[in-house]
Amino acid sequence: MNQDFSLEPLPLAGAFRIRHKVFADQRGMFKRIGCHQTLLDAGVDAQPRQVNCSMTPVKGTVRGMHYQMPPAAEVKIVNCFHGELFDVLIDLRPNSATFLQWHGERLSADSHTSLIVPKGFAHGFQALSDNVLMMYLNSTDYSPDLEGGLNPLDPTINVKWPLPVVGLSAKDGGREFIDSHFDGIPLVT
Ligand SMILES: Cc1cn([C@H]2C[C@H](O)[C@@H](COP(=O)(O)OP(=O)(O)O[C@H]3O[C@H](C)C(=O)[C@H](O)[C@H]3O)O2)c(=O)[nH]c1=O
Repeated sequence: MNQDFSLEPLPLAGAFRIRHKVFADQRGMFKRIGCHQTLLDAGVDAQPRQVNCSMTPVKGTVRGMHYQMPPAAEVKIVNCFHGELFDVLIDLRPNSATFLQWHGERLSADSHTSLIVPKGFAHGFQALSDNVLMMYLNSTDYSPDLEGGLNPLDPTINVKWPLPVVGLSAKDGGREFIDSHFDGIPLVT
């Protein structure tokens, strides 16, 4: 078991929390952000094709809930490097026992935890402080033509955001709520 970069399963199968061991000394701290072999050993096939970051200056802002359709469905590994956020993943795998269920947890610069969001999930977060810096690794290239999303306020999903939601983009806030015909993200191997 790699103690420098260890994975803990989340309640939604295939999703994990990563715990990063912190090496602190008088100069500050060091920690490993990625470890391909540890991911492979846990069955997570995710080599970063693209690395993104976002800065969200206003507390309460929500970005999400985003996903890409096959063949651009992606694994995301999300890190918070400044401030604190509430990170949310929604299971959109049609045959999953937890279809349309969500999991959320706090990430911060000091939690030294990050999350693995598998293919077939929507992802988003709420800034719980000002100036939240999010960095994430994507396993596929950005494919806007294959991008999908859910409205963060969708009552069917009913995410319990810790703060009143502010600052939605037109794209995110304009998403129609899903109905009984919504069939998630078809996963092709
Ligand atoms: C993701 C992405 C976006 N863009 C462009 C598209 C827009 O003009 C602009 C902002 O994109 P977006 O509104 O999707 O950014 P966020 O709302 O922060 O969404 C991101 O953060 C949430 C939490 C996610 O999980 C998504 O993966 C990611 O899209 O950057 C690119 O040019 N390349 C990219 O890879």
